[in-house]
Amino acid sequence: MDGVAFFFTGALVAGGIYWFLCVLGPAERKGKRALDLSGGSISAEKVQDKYKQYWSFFRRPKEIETAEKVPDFVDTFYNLVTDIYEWGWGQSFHFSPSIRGKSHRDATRLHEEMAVDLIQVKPGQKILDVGCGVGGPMRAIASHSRANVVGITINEYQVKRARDHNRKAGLDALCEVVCGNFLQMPFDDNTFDGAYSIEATCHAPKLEEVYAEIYRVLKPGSLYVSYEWVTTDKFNAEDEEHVEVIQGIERGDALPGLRAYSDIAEAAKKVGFQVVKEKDLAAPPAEPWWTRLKMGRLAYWRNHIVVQILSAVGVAPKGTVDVHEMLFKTADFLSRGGETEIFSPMHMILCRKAMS
Ligand SMILES: C=C(CC[C@@H](C)[C@H]1CC[C@H]2C3=CC[C@H]4[C@H](C)[C@@H](O)CC[C@]4(C)[C@H]3CC[C@]12C)C(C)C
Ligand SMILES: C[S@@+](CC[C@H](N)C(=O)[O-])C[C@H]1O[C@@H](n2cnc3c(N)ncnc32)[C@H](O)[C@@H]1O
Repeated sequence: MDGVAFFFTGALVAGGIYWFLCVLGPAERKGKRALDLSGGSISAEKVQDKYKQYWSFFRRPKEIETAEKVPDFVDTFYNLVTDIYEWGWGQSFHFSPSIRGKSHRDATRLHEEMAVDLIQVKPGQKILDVGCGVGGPMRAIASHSRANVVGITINEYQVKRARDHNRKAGLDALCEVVCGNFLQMPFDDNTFDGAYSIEATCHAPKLEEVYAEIYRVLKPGSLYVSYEWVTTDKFNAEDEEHVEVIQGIERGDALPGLRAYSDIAEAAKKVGFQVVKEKDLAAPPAEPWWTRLKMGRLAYWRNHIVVQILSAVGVAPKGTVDVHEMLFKTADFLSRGGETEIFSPMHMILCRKAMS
């Protein structure tokens, strides 16, 4: 091979690798690059051990006895998955029903805007995002409502990511992010004009505890909406396949135990809320929320190869391959939960705090 052919072959190979890692890598336009995958706040050399600890804790969620330990393990989980989520899904860590003729991005935004429309806030009012992730919903909601949004997440790394995204989006005047436990929030009583939680309170060992905290920080008369992860009335605890799917969802998503749909309103009433409306947003005629997960399968295989290469050459922390594999399996359990309709990630409950 002469020098010119060698040069062009080399350039072609280098371009191909760049395209595979950096262009194909981020499934979402604004997602993270594969080359930036990290263990969040966990140092690279500890990722594998932390994954093992996580796995032994959540392997049998129904047997979790020490509820106090759950928030710490949830924090570890988000250190392990946050970059992979952003890389492969985007900045909103939740599902939404598909909408014919609309992109996933638009369907996600509409699902988020619906939450803030339900709590009827006015521009300039202060609202709380309970379990805010890296702030995808918070930014959509602040732009749509012009309310001031305060987000809380237990994960320090997500706080940093959310603040960076807020600044880059020019929304840092409207969006604030606090690191803390939603079971003991660092806010005074009667602070907020409204609150919402999107697929986050499912991490609470006892739903009443997080609902009681939200109730405490809301102003009397204001509204709270939540999109809850639940088993539906189609779930049969005697059916082995149903149990396998639900346990698969629990372990791959750091859940101390999925609740039945009928437990949600009960928990809300127990802490003093009036239930204004309750509806499973996944139920027909809504289009399936799990199609996006299933459609991504080819990309997950590609991601799997990318993660293996990056981990082998020391760019991604060791352990990233295990975490990715766990998510890969979880995607399958979630799709099965959706298809069989035994599971919903969007059981919506709208509540009001009494006037006092
Ligand atoms: C509300 C929660 C998270 C919900 C979803 C945002 C995530 C649940 C499963 C995640 C994923 C599964 C497969 C991954 C894939 C193998 C990888 O290549 C790219 C990222 C995934 C698609 C990842 C993205 C986020 C999820 C869909 C829970 C935790 C309460
Ligand atoms: C699946 S993510 C959803 C994030 C966001 N609502 C969204 O839709 O993009 C769940 C969020 O709940 C947060 N969370 C879980 N347990 C928490 C706790 N005890 N205190 C505060 N945040 C918590 C996680 O850190 C994460 O940000």
